[in-house]
Amino acid sequence: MLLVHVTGQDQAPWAAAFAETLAPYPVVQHGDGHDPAEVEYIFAWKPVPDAFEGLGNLKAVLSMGAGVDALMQHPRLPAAPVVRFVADDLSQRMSDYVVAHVTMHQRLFTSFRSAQRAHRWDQIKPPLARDVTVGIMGMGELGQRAAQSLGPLGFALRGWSRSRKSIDGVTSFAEPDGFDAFLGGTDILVNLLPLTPDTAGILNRTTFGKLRRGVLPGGPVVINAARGKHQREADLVDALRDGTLGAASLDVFETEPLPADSPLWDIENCYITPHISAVSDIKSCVDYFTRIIQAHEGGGALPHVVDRARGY
Ligand SMILES: O=CC(=O)O
Repeated sequence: MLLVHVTGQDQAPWAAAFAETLAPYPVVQHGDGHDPAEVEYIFAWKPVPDAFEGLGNLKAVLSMGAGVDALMQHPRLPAAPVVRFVADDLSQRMSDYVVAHVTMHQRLFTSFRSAQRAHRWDQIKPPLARDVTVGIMGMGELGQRAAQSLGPLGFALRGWSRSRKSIDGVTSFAEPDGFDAFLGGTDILVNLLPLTPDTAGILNRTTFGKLRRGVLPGGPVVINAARGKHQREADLVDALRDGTLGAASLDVFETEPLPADSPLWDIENCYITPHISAVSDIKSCVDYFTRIIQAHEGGGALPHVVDRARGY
């Protein structure tokens, strides 16, 4: 039996989609009165505190999101393997977001927009893409896909990750020693890291102060499409106001929805989207986990299992 447990959005369409693709395998929903001992798989997004109650025969926890931090932080997460969502359309969506924001900043969108508002004909010259270095933090599925999309556009690329990666066209830095060197040559910093105790708060004033200055006339840029807890928003506000950062594109926030009284809303060089850079598509996600459940029931191994020690 598959138990569907989705919070923050309507759970029923997910259960209906799984019921169709998995039939005759039974699919139930959180809160519908099923016997928890019959549950073999739970498909979860932001689980409530009692989400795993009584699930003594669990074979796997299936994460609706690519980011598994909400599961990993759950105080009663069972010992069963946790499987991440990995899909081509999800990676493409994220790379679309990154490309849009990187090119917008490289072409000095903020300057031209403010000149337009003031009816000013300012012929400032945007730097060539090849003279702008994009530094990607987190070189997993999403980081590598973003690099693959940005490379053909001419950007210089560097990546920073837990272990050094060998990726064509990307200068690789590894933690912890490589961090300052990585930042020192980065004009546009893109965060696609998993959220773990090691990466929480990594987008802070000290980090911003180490980015390269001089290539983008307004100052270096930060793009965060990973998790809000990666960023210190008070530091972002200060850095955007005092010119430490030229601009920021933020899809995620310490508190979501971003509170109406957050100063970030009104900062001209801050570009806000409501956690939509790479939303899991219902069909793609249901097809992916249906294949995984069916293969596993047939004796196959689970793919993309989270390493509990690493936290992703
Ligand atoms: O934030 C969305 C995800 O983790 O997929």
